[in-house]
Amino acid sequence: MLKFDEVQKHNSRESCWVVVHGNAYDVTEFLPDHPGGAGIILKYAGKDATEEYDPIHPPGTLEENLPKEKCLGPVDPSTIKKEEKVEKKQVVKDEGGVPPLSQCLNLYDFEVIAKRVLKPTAWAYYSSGADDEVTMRENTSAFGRIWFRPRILRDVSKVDFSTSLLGQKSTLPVYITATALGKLGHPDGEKNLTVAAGKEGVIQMIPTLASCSFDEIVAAKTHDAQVQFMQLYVNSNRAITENIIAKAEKAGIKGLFVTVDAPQLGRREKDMRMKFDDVGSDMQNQNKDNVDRSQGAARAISSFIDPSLSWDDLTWLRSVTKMPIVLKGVQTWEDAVRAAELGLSGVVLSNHGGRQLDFARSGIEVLGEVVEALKAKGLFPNPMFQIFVDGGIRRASDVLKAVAMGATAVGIGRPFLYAYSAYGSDGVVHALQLLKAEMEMNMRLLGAPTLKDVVPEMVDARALGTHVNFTPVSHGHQIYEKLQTAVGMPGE
Ligand SMILES: Cc1cc2c(cc1C)[n+](S(=O)(=O)[O-])c1c(=O)[nH]c(=O)nc-1n2C[C@H](O)[C@H](O)[C@H](O)COP(=O)(O)O
Repeated sequence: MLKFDEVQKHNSRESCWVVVHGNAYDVTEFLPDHPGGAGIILKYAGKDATEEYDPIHPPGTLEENLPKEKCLGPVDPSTIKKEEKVEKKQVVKDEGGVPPLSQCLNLYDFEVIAKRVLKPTAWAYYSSGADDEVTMRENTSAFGRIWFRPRILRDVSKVDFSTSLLGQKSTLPVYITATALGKLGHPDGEKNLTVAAGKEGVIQMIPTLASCSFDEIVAAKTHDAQVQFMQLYVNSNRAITENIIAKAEKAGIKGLFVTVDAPQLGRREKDMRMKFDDVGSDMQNQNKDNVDRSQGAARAISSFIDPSLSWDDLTWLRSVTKMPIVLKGVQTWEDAVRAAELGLSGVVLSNHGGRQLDFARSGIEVLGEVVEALKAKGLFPNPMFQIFVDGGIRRASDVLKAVAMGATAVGIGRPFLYAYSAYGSDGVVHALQLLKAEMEMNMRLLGAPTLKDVVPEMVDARALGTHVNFTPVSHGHQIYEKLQTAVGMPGE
């Protein structure tokens, strides 16, 4: 009879024995063929694997899959040492209750942790929405009113969710949107986003109101070809804005996103309750703004924004840059059509994460009417005019709903702030990898191997209340009517 300490010596890929139901088995040659991969077996190499083996394998699995001689015979039960079961407790690290990154399974997990670790001023600034935060809540709940219509029996062995934004490649139809004051959450501020975006092949939009300097953020790129966009608040002092644009263009920025929903920053009361004496934005440092900090961060950093900005200024804007110009914060089809007719490169349908006009509709709700209006004018689809959506996107299913309804890509803000506030750039890398894993699963289950296959018929958006017809059910109704006439069925 074998002794257990003999089994324990065979605990590697080169020689792997396990004990199941009192018998030792040499599974070394079987490792590469194990459907669940070699890793899970190697975890029990040289050990008694009975407890883990039983719930997953029907009786007889070993005999069916291993040649007879691989069963090495019984092990003396008195020598078998049971693995002391370490209860997988919620392991909470000492520093301020941050669990291991691997325990974050979705983007919401980062919010729960960030709430615990962020300074009150930072949490107030990042998490706040305007007034009663109705729009901020609607941004998320609107996605909950859109349903999928998955198709079956399609070859989804390979799934590809790569795409291009303004002609720039991206591994995901997701970009990291501009959010100000990155250093409130972490000393490396926006550089966390730069590093993660570079590692994961997505595009970061650099905010005008970054805590880090523009040069620092560009220098943090992980490789020269890494693509970055720039978000612009137009300054009442136009010369300052022209310098910012010229510097961005020279640094190789590939898209200028002009924020048009914030002639004044919204009243974010959680933020306003905080006296803001924390790190400001690089803009303040440059301009030595001595601003009133008694009403929270937003008030303290936004006095320079020009409320007189209008459509007339687009001629000036186009005269000072060759970068593609996208309007960020468009909220009606009328303004989207006007931007398209002016030959701009796109719009972001956005309400600033619910931080501006409360009771503005969510970007996803506006998307339906914008696509229909552009179609009616022969302006959609149009690769030279791309539609982006942001606000409340937390799942790949949200991303796919927006893509199905006509968006090229979506912007995500808070989840990435929360991710790096707790884990630095690794947190953002993990968040992007979670999104990629969700994308792969959702596209497989949708029956859509590429983003081109993610079409309007795959969503039922009736409950969004958009006045446009994404509802394949109505297509179904038309088909039903045709069927009725075709087979002479009586009308309803
Ligand atoms: C969360 C957040 C958003 C900010 C943001 C700061 C924070 C903390 N700031 S703000 O200081 O003016 O409010 C900016 C900004 O600098 N410029 C801008 O265009 N959008 C700004 N936004 C809006 C952002 O670009 C997205 O529209 C919004 O975050 C998308 O919603 P989710 O956060 O739900 O993804």
